[in-house]
Amino acid sequence: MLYISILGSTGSIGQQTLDVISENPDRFAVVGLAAGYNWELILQQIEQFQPQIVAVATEEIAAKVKLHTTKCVQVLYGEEGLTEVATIDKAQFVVSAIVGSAGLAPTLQAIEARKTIGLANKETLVTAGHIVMSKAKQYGVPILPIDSEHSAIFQCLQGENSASVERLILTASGGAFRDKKREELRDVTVEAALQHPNWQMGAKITIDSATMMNKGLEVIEAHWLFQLSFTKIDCILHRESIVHSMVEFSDRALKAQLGTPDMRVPIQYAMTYPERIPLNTPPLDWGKLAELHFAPVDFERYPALKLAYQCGTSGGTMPTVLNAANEIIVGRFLKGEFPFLEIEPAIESILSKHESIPDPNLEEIWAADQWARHMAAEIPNK
Ligand SMILES: NC(=O)C1=CN([C@@H]2O[C@H](COP(=O)(O)OP(=O)(O)OC[C@H]3O[C@@H](n4cnc5c(N)ncnc54)[C@H](OP(=O)(O)O)[C@@H]3O)[C@@H](O)[C@H]2O)C=CC1
Ligand SMILES: CC(=O)[C@@H](O)[C@H](O)COP(=O)(O)O
Ligand SMILES: [Mn+2]
Repeated sequence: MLYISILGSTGSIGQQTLDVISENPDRFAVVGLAAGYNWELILQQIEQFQPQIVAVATEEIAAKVKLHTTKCVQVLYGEEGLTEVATIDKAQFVVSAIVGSAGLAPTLQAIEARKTIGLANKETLVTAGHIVMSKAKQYGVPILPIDSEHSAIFQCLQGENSASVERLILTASGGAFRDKKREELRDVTVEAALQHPNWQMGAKITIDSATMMNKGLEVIEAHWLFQLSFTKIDCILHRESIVHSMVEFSDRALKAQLGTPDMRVPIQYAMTYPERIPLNTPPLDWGKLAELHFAPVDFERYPALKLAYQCGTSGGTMPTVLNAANEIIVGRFLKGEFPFLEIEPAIESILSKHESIPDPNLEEIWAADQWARHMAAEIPNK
């Protein structure tokens, strides 16, 4: 039996993780669940999975959960609650699926408590990749990727010598507006931006897909997970999201991992690694392979991707600021305070004012994160 805690259990990844668990009750059990504000859903999850401990965002939400639950469960809130769920003794595996850099602290705590990490939360590695990876090494903790591209690369690398990796090729769907030119994006709505062509995901990552900041964050995530320089990480447009990513080796052999877009595949693989077990997802329709498309990415069309390469390559606190500014600006776009086309210029203007700190410690990382959030919140509505 693998005992699991989930950080972000009410989200898209959290719910799909619970789906995998419910299909395999002889193999997985839930120990802890952490969420934010969706108390009705967490109540249902408590009834079904009977965790020992639950954490929510606030004291008020915790009171509602305590009032309505019929199960014997410890209900905590705030940072203390997240820490408990991330570090509870019985959990062996922690799924890191909170959105944003709010996932960093509990992920670091889970590593220090020697839990294996199933990592969906890419912002953790963008914000403090050097700290997370060195802590994982120090505590001998595996970080198993859940993000579909990184899981694909991880699967392609099985049995290979890392020295023979020539480059990683991340596939990108192009997001909601991939068939539009940049100048056609002036008046696009929030609703339209939330229509991802291939995946049902949380709001923030769906907007990141539309700007392709998601691919930029994933390039930085890949740099840390696979310890490769940015010159060896490429992106390619691939409309269908069937090829989840590829690895090119020194003999020019390419390995790709393919499959129907279903996040339960990488989630389950992280939870059963190195084994594979059956999953009730439809097999890939081979007819679709004849229709796969690939094209180079235009950095002028997707300036967020260019910014991410620049920040990743300069290092220091630049990726932290990129991520934090993006979180706030995307949040403001979702509230209707910012037009879509102002997202990247706003982030770029914040980056241009930042004095990067080389090799930052955690305190410096948090200071940069807070600074960027403040700067992004101060920009007047557009
Ligand atoms: N969805 C997907 O298919 C993929 C997602 N990812 C990554 O996984 C992560 C999660 O994405 P996704 O599931 O789509 O996001 P969602 O928005 O669907 O879910 C976010 C989850 O985080 C919780 N949460 C947010 N802030 C806090 C906080 N401060 N404290 C505690 N819980 C919090 C939410 O709780 P509540 O709703 O209760 O407030 C919710 O459970 C992101 O980093 C994303 O980039 C990566 C690859 C694919
Ligand atoms: C499912 C997943 O891993 C997402 O990160 C997905 O890749 C988003 O799609 P694009 O960023 O390619 O649009
Ligand atoms: Mn991805």
